[in-house]
Amino acid sequence: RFQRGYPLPPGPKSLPIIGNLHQIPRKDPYKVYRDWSEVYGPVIYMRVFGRNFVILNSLKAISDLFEKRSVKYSTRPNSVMGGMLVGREQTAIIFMKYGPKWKQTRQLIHGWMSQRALDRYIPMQSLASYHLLQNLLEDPDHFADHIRNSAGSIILKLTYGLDCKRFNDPWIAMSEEVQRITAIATEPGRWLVDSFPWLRFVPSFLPGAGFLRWAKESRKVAYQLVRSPFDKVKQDLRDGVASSSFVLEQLLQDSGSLKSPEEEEALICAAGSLYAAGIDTIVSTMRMLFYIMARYPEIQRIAQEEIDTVIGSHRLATIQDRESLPYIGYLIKELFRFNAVAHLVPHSLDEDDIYEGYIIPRGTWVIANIWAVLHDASTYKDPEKFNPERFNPSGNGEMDPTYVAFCVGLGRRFCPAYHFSQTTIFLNVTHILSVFNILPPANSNGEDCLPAMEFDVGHIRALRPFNCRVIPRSRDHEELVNHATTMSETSY
Ligand code: HEM
Repeated sequence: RFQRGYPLPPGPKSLPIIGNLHQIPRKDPYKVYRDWSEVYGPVIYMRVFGRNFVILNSLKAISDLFEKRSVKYSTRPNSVMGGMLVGREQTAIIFMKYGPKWKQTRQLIHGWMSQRALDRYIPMQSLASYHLLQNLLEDPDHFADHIRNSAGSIILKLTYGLDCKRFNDPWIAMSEEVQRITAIATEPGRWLVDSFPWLRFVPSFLPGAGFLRWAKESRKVAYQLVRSPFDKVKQDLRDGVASSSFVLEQLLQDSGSLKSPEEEEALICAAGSLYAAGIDTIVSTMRMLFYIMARYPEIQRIAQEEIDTVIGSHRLATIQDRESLPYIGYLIKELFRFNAVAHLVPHSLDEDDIYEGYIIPRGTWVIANIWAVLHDASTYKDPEKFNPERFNPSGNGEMDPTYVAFCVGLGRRFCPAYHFSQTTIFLNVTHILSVFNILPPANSNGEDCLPAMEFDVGHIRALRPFNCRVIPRSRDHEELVNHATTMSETSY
């Protein structure tokens, strides 16, 4: 428990060899870690087969390490299965180690997300939001599929210039499959090879080496996700039919001259990172909106009244209306806080560090428990209650999770798409609540049967599937959707 004369941070008692493996919670781990902090304090140490884990449960500890010591804490931990074998380190920036390749990829993404570029994306984001409304009108039962389609189609259009099908699009299905693979590959404690990296050298035909065969197949699928849309842009460019997009702009930047293989790989990775990171985060947030509206009709009513008063029922809101819709603003902040999409965010360090008298050994998985901070009762009154009013400055005016940008990360790895996602979510939330009433599902006796809130936890926290009724508020509202879509398609 002592290294270089400093103790490791406190934590639950471990067993020989396996360490704390038997204590790693399978369900809602962020809650269990938060509860542990009442016994051990905000910085907790665990060990699994010789691998070190430190959980940070307070905003102070996360900001002290990820922000104030960002030079040290900006790399990602070793993930043998997810990062190396499935190859996510090469195909998505989010898994990449800090270093020159990360900087090159991040620079490309910042170009894509510059203020000038963001302004250009708004018409496309609006159109995707109108298409979402249309799909909801035609087929309200599959609202979750339509949310995914809408979030994915924006990213694919802007990144690669690809037009998605309105239903069952293969590019979006592929991203969903990679998300599933990534969640399995990065599940803490699932793979022995993460603790014993030498296992990756055993011959894959041996019994017990099924994990290597799974990794090989999954690697192919994950590489396809980033390679095939990129190749399509290049092919379209050769055929003279490429639509404008981030990848096309980059390819044309050097007046069409070929990029070096390294530059091409960085571009494939930057584009693929947006495609991989930009869909499920929005989907998780928007699915939570549907659940909350079905669960709390009073909150829905207040939001709709604000929209009706400020916007009226003869048009849909635009991004310019954001400042005039304060309650919608509080509602979105509360969605970010309550949902905590990225609940446990892992960083790592390449050299030992001392924090508050404890040693954090190099290579440790240092995990920010973002959920714990966003549900801390000393910051948020009744944190388990969904209450947009908590952000009203004339009321409690509680800490804004989006203002401190906390829910999208602190330090050098913060989410580069923060403003982009705020726009998408504002448009989606406002448009949906303008046009639809969202009601809980009813059983054969007409009683509300919305299930209790349960989450699937991979590296993204997502509500388990649920049903709800999505009903247009009036015939005029339906017309509004058709009108807005036609106008937008004509001018786009
Ligand atoms: C609800 C919306 C979103 C939330 C809550 C969110 C949250 C986060 C968080 C917590 C991180 C990790 C920060 C860290 O490691 O310290 C992150 C990273 C990232 N996000 Fe987002 N995100 C959202 C939407 C998006 C969208 C729409 C895109 C792309 C279009 C995107 C692209 C990325 C990328 C590329 C990274 C990796 C940054 C790096 O490792 O350097 N995110 N996001």
